[in-house]
Amino acid sequence: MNGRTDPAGPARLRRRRRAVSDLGDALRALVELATATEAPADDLERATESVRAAAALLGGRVRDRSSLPSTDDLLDGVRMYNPVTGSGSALAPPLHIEQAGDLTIGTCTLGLAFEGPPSYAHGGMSALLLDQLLGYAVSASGHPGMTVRLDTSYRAPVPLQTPLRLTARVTAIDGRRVTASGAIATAAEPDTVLVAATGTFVALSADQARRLFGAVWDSGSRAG
Ligand SMILES: CCCCCCCCCCCCCC(=O)SCCNC(=O)CCNC(=O)[C@H](O)C(C)(C)COP(=O)(O)OP(=O)(O)OC[C@H]1O[C@@H](n2cnc3c(N)ncnc32)[C@H](O)[C@@H]1OP(=O)(O)O
Repeated sequence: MNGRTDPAGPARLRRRRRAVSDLGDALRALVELATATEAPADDLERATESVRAAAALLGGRVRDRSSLPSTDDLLDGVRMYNPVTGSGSALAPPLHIEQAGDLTIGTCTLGLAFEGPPSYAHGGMSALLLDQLLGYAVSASGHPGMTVRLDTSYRAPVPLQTPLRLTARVTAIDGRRVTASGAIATAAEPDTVLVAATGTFVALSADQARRLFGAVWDSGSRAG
């Protein structure tokens, strides 16, 4: 039973989504502290035991890759564990996205957990953020598709612990192929491009969609 068919469902779903977000907040704080900590080994060992106890609690009931999280709703665009934007994901900064006309704007601050060169973001993280933001821009244009190509140009390192402003917009639509471009800057200097990217996205044919996502789709747009 899910939030649409169970009369008590909507309240239950809201509570579960809140709990997923709260757990995500706690996990992100944990990951950041686990990266930043200089605590003595005794404290690290005690923390390890506590984290293992929490993992045991969560492992009681789990899903596999063929089913969607019960909190998600593909039709409403709710993806709570998206590794870039998902409030429930320990991996997500998270990136907050809004649409202003044809411009897609993302904001986030990357902590020490995303460090590549000392004090700066890992380049793969910049590509991840831009892939997501470009993909959002493409979806918002009404032509959603999957990334088939992402060209990334690293012009200056992206500082950690610094509010960032990302932008993207669709630049061309050619049949099933959509091109979008975007950039990462700091919020303080939004006109200075640190990383620029251009992505090509392809809308799936019906056959491709069935082949790639049929099993998940058949399990329902929201798992029960
Ligand atoms: C408001 C909105 C809210 C929603 C928010 C949602 C945000 C979501 C954000 C998510 C963000 C994260 C997103 C992610 O993480 S998506 C995950 C990463 N991407 C993938 O895993 C995709 C892997 N690729 C494939 O599975 C296949 O390539 C697919 C199935 C996509 C196409 O199959 P196939 O490859 O067999 O192609 P086709 O025969 O159908 O041809 C189709 C057209 O495509 C052209 N083509 C193909 N490859 C390339 C290429 N490399 N460069 C340039 N063009 C290419 C091709 O020439 C043809 O053009 P044309 O001849 O018709 O002109």
